[in-house]
Amino acid sequence: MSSLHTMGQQQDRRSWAEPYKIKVVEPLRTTTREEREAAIADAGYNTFLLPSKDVYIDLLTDSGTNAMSDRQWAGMMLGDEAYAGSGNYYRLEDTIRRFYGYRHVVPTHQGRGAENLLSQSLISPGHHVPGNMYFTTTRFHQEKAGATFHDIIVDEAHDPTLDAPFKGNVDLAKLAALIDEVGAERIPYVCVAATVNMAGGQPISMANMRAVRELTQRHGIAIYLDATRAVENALFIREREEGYGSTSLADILLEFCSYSDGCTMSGKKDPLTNIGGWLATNDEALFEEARNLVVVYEGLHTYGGMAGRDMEAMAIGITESVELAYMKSRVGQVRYLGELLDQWGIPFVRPVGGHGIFLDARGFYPHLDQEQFPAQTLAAQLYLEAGVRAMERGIVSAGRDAATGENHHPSLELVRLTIPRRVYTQAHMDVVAESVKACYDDREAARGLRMTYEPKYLRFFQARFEPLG
Ligand SMILES: Cc1ncc(COP(=O)(O)O)c(C=O)c1O
Ligand SMILES: N[C@@H](Cc1ccc(O)cc1)C(=O)O
Repeated sequence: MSSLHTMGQQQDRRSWAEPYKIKVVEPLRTTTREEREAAIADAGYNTFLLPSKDVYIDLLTDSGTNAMSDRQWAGMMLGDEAYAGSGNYYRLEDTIRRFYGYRHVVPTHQGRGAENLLSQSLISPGHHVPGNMYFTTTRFHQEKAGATFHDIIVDEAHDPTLDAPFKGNVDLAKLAALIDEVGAERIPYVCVAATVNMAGGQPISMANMRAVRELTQRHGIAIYLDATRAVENALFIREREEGYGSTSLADILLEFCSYSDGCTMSGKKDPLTNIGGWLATNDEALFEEARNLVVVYEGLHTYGGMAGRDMEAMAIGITESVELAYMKSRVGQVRYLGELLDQWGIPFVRPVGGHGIFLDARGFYPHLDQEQFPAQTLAAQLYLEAGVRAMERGIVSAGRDAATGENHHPSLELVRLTIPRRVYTQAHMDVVAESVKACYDDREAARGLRMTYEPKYLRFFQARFEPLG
């Protein structure tokens, strides 16, 4: 076999290799089992409450944990820290218009700032907001503004074992039924997330987005996109949807966004920065309201809580995020971890999504009741095992029903291993996989947890637990 041929094969096998090399490194600290036992007990068995100095490999979130490029760091030196009219704001606004296609931009400190502005501006008590599965902060703001949230995602999304290409899709029949039931005038907008975080980073197809647009347009209902990971979604469309196999991610993103009226954005994900966000809209009236409201909650409408240098880094990060080689390596790394876990039959959400592996805690601990917090237990166990930090995405995250005060009982009881962008290597993924396997081998010993402190809002962030048994 010629060496060229061999090289070609290797390129195919390694088609997602990182299109960058490492210039700066940050040391990692390992801890002893005794130190971890003390740390997780101090943290009330909640990984959100662990000091990061006690964490070895941090897969809590892909939010704000990105490594920036040398260009972004250079951009940081171009920060125009004027209170009003920063040049970096105008650059960011241009970049968002170019890549996402919306007319107006209101900057915010992060995604939930944009969710607050959107919800307060468009929702009145008695309204209904449909969404393709809930997201914690998004639903919180919708309910706080007086709306009832309705999950209109396809049923497949609730089954972790089912392998389907677009498990983030909206179920059009569910949406149509809701419109019939409550009336279009009581639905201020449909909230569409791409990808769907709580479903395991599952994508929505272009055809489905187009169909949602057609249906809602007939009833005069707007669509607001949660565009937090829409570029990751674009890669799935390119890979899985007919007709997009050679379309650039930038073109897919633009077409996808064109079927919506605007978006909320956590700039801490796709845009490859550590902080920031925005609300974008094509609606003049909403723009005027949000641009006014932003000065109450975030800051002036030309910085919205971000420093000028952060806006510059975000503008550069957006242009990097749509590069195909980068996005293939980003999702490729997540898939690599999935392949390792698969060899050992470890249960996780199928197919692998965009930003992490979601372990199925019910599959680990069939002997635990959901009220014994299987996913919270597994996240604590993984930390104890190896200092790897993950996040509960089950009954604790789902919280309580806003009307009845009863616990929601989500079908998905998951632990998310979220991969920060451009941060960890393949060897780190090997260590993570081996640590998960050790927890799986020891699964019968798990006894579950009891909640000892429950905060009123978004309880998963600060709740405390103690071991049962
Ligand atoms: C899908 C999704 N929407 C909204 C948000 C809220 O963004 P932020 O954390 O920047 O407030 C996040 C992350 O929190 C998210 O993953
Ligand atoms: N959006 C971030 C941070 C976050 C985490 C959990 C939440 O429920 C809310 C926000 C994430 O998905 O990781």
